[in-house]
Order: sequence, then C-alpha cells, then structure tokens
Amino acid sequence: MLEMTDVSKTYPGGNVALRNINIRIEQGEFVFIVGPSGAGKSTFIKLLFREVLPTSGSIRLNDVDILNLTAKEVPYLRRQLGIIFQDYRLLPDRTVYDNVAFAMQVIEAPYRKIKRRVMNVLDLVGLRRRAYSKPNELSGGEQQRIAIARAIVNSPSLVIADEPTGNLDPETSMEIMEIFQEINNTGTTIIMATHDKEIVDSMGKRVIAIEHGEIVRDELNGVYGYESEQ
Ligand SMILES: Nc1ncnc2c1ncn2[C@@H]1O[C@H](COP(=O)(O)OP(=O)(O)OP(=O)(O)O)[C@@H](O)[C@H]1O
Repeated sequence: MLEMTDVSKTYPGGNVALRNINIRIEQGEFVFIVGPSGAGKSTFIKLLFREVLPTSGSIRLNDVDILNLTAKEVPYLRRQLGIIFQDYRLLPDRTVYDNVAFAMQVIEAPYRKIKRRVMNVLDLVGLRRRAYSKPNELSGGEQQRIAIARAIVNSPSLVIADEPTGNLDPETSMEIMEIFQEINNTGTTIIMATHDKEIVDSMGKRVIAIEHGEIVRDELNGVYGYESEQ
C-alpha cells in the first residue's frame, strides 16, 4: 500500500513540480501516471524510491514512513522495489544472467537459489535462451525485458516504471505490457509513468493524470486523455 499525503515538491531554483498530492494505491493495483511533458510524472516516480525528497508532506509505503529512513535504511527500501527506466540501465560488459543475478548477489542470496530464480525470471520474460549473451547483442525490447527481470528478481511488492516503452516500437511495447500484466497477476503493484496513449487506452487500468504538478483526474478503467502528447 502506498499513501501520499499533502506531498509537494519545489526544486531548488523554484520549479514547482508537484503540489499537494494526496493519493492511495492498494497492493496489487496497476496504475498509469499520465500527463503532459513537465507535468511532474518523473518527480512523482522519483519520490517513491527516495531519489527525490518532497518539500513537504508524507509518503508511506507498506506502512513505513519512507521520509524518515536513516541513510542505512534507504538501500533496504530500494531492494523492496523494482525500478525500471526508459533507457534500461544495464551493465554492458556483463551477461544477461549476470545483470539479473547481480540484484540477488548484493543481498548475498545463496548461489543455487540465485541460479534457480534468475532462470525462472528469464523464462518469464522469454529470455532464458539468451542468458549468456551481452546486452548489446540484444534488441531494445529484449534489453528492456532484462531490466524487467532484474527489477522483479527479488520479488518486490511494488514495481515502478518511468516510460518503460519510450524507446520501443508499438508491437514490442505491447509485448512488454503483457509481461507487466503477468507480474501484476501475481499480486505485485505496478506504477508506470507513460506517454503511450495506445497502451493506456488498451489496458483499461487506473489512470492518474497530473497537470502542472496537480492530480487532475484519477479514474479506474481510465484513458490517456492527452491527444497532443502521443
Ligand atoms: N532536478 C530538477 N531541478 C529543477 N527542476 C526540475 C528538476 N527535475 C524536474 N524539474 C522541473 O519540475 C517539473 C516537473 O518535471 P518532471 O520531470 O517531473 O516532469 P514529467 O512529467 O516527468 O515530464 P516529461 O514527461 O517531459 O518527462 C518541470 O517543470 C521540470 O522542469
């Protein structure tokens, strides 16, 4: 469960990115964050993993006040989240397997457990056969699948994605969305910022629209709603 109460963010220099955000997202929901460029979507996403701290307000994730964590506790928070970016952010000189296994190695999981789990998530994203390839030998869609496998390997309760299909063609984007749907089917919450009208309109999920830093719409079974932003 995610709860934001009266959250505002003004960046140093005075840019107001978010104003008075109040939102509650239950475990297992699938939520799109939409809005025009500069609306505050990325800032909203970054607040969730403490990449950015709000100027005021409170954020609770699974009943933990994430703004009151010590520096030591922040990595622990991030390990409970799966985070996916538009530009994949893979380690280029490591294999697909290593890119995914790395997230488990840092928490010192036993070798056998790592191997079993990495192969399972590579299966889920359809890349088991490419386990020993390097990222640059794969297509953009395949690289994003690796990033998704890495994000879910530690079974996070929440997966956060910022424009995950931004560099992909429509067909590949829909395949990626099928993987997100499968992850969501296991009870994992998904929060995704996107400009992709086709995806939002075809998925029929909760849609939270942000404009000028404010929530202007919050609909179950919503649509994209920003024609000029396709
Ligand atoms: N690090 C920063 N320092 C100062 N201002 C920032 C910073 N990051 C974002 N902003 C400003 O905050 C506002 C919201 O930006 P944000 O990146 O959250 O929007 P967005 O909806 O994700 O946009 P886009 O769809 O173009 O990525 C914008 O006015 C932006 O210029």
